[in-house]
Amino acid sequence: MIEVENLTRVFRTYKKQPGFWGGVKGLFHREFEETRAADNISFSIKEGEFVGFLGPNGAGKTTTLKMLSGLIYPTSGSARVAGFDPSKRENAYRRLFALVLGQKNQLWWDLPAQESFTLIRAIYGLPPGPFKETLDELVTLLGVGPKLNVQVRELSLGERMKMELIAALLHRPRVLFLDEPTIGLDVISQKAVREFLRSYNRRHKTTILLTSHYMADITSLCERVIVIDHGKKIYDGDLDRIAGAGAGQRIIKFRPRAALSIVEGTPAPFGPGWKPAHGEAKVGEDGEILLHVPSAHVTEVCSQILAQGPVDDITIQDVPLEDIISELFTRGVTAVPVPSTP
Ligand SMILES: Nc1ncnc2c1ncn2[C@@H]1O[C@H](COP(=O)(O)OP(=O)(O)OP(=O)(O)O)[C@@H](O)[C@H]1O
Repeated sequence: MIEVENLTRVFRTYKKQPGFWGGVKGLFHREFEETRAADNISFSIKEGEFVGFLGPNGAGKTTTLKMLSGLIYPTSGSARVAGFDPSKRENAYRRLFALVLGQKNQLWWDLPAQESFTLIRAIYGLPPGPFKETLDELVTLLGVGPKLNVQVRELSLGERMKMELIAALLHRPRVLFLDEPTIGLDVISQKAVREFLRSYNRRHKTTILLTSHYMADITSLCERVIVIDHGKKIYDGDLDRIAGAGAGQRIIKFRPRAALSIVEGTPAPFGPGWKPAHGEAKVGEDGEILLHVPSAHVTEVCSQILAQGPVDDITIQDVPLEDIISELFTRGVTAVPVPSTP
């Protein structure tokens, strides 16, 4: 459904010197800076797949989604979505996909969502019967019936995002590009949007490419992830393999009783210089101690802690996916045993 080959986008921006004279100088001698927002990215996505698109801020995710939507042209390389070249912006292609930008409002701010939907029906020339059927289905799935006639400006962020999703799906796109659709939402709205996306993808076999900084979105929706950093693809494959990279480690968290901690100046047994028998120790917020310990030594380290001093609480956890992925970004793919696949 989506074929991307060596897709590259270079932005050339004017570097203004500071101050008034900097501005005047710029009139005669302009300096430009180049950013390779997408750098030779290649991947292919099958019909009906739900793929997570991950990367730190500025990695090039939105730029890639914009190229796939035909909003910006690639500098080089090519993309085909359902056989269309997005950069040609053909009407048939516009009917086939939808782009939802969580940070941008696409609905008419001063109108109730219901009226925006009617306008969208006219823009796409949707027949009244199927339009009503689709709208009813989406409104029921997202539970926003009572809010359809409220001005968009008066909706909560979560309600607005649900309306944005409805607006994007009214013409039944076969491909959906979602750029942080849950940004800023509370946990309940995030969950509602996630559940909706999961059931919509299953029901309609829509191909979805999703970017999100919330790992819960990715873990609950995507089996496959594409990870990019500085415009380059660094991983493309099963999410489980990335999660599995943390399987050799566990996190032990404990809180020394009262003021005993390894914070500078506090007394033993967990004072400065205290070391676990295996792994590394860090002081977390509010004096909690966090240990990254190889899985094979968890019991030994727990026994050491309990033998050495009174603790109020002790828990053993898996390494969060966020930590494994940020390790991928900061130390490179080779530091984490997750080989990049072509
Ligand atoms: N129109 C533009 N002109 C110049 N530079 C741009 C433009 N759009 C994006 N960039 C630059 O391209 C790089 C990638 O930006 P992009 O928005 O694609 O990142 P992102 O992965 O979506 O980040 P985030 O997670 O913060 O949304 C950034 O360095 C950004 O400053």
